[in-house]
Amino acid sequence: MTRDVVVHPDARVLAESVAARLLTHLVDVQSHRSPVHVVLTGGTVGIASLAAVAASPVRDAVDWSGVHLWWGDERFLPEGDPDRNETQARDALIDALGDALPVENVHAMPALSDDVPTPEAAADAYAQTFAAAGSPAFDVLLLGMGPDGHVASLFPGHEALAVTGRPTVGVHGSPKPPPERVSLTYDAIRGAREVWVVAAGAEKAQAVASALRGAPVDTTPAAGALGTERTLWLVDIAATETLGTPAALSTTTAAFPAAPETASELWTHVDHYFSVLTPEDAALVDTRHAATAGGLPDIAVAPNQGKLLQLLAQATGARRILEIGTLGGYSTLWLARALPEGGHLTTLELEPEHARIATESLAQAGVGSFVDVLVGPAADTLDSLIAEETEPYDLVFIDADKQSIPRYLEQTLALTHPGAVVVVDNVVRGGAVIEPDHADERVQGVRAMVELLTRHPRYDATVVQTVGTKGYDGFALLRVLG
Ligand SMILES: O=C1O[C@H](COP(=O)(O)O)[C@@H](O)[C@H](O)[C@H]1O
Repeated sequence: MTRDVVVHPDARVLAESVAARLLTHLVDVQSHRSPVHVVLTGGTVGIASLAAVAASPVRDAVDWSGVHLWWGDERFLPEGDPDRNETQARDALIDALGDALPVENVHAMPALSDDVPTPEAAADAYAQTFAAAGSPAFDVLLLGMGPDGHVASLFPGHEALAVTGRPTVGVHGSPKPPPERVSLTYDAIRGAREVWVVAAGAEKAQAVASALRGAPVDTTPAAGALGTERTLWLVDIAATETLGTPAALSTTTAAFPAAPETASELWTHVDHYFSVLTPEDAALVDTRHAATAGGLPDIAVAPNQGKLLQLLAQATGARRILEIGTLGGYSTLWLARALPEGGHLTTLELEPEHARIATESLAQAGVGSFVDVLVGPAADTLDSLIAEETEPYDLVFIDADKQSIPRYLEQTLALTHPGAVVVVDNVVRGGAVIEPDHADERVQGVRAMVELLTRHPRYDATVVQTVGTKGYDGFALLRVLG
């Protein structure tokens, strides 16, 4: 993942530039998507940029009724406190917009009150507000950055940095007053399409340099702020002082790859580099977010893996696809989009709540009419499909309980035709699969699959190891023989 860096002469020009970019971006996005979700930041340049938006005549080109405002963090203080980011944003911009911006579009983080007595309560309430709005992908997420490299209220060394599986977190002991805060988590920040980090002043130079050189997020939280489509650093010259003068900085724009610290970071960087080939559209991002908001485990395929499945389905001309293990419907959507007119996909899910979330996402993505989500133990559902003499499937994707893989493979034979393709996911398991006595029954399930395939007359197979954002794993590719 590279970060684009744009350097400005000083903090005043920077704020004007952020405002101009934001207004142009809003108008641009509104030409093809609505509503638009923007996350505001507090901080010196953040608030100055909002004032510049208010002062710009271009603000009238934006349809503010289609803009929703969120916050990346909040100082946990009573409503109206002048130190609240919300209060400052209202003074700088929101009040000036008046009726043009509907009050229900302003999603401020809850203030300290008798009903919301702790940062955790405020974080929970904000997470609910976000989920109730459909957990939208933020179009632009603005982040100020402190001299210590903090973004939102994610401070160096704080436990909030490690919080995953939820969009918000209560923060205590902030080194910058006030000590209690509410913040978006990395999960929420990294779900944004575009992340714009704004920083001005020599006191930020060290943190800017560390973040752009890929320092660990634990010491420089800003290094971990990445957008799914773009990460843009908008800085002034003073804030680039310690960057030296790399050739790229002699112009106003530079692209900085973050240096990886570990092998898995490198894999992630490489996945990000190639992600231009496998962009997620809004429906895929929404499907992923709905799964996260619903508390589903983060074990869906990565975008590049989803695209691989899609390409396989297209290359084999699959008209009927069977998926064993729906989860939130993310891989389902990649596969469903490979189907030609009149094609069909059947996906099997054990958990009713997972199936409900997937069904909703698939309907919203426009594929619900040709995708059936069948709920219950997959082995039973497969038996029913066999008993019903269901028309054979052309491609099967198995991504469910690994201990049952051998059984699923035998059942698959009764549901496919010679030449059909089967993909079995997660068969390397960080390399654990080579240990004969491994205690994990999922590992034993994969080993039983290999045992079965070595002597099976009707399967031809290979396994490919993979590394990437999902760690070290791999998939088996099988062809059904006659
Ligand atoms: O406390 C905060 O500080 C940061 C950065 O503020 P700055 O004045 O150094 O620019 C800000 O991004 C964050 O939203 C805010 O709560």
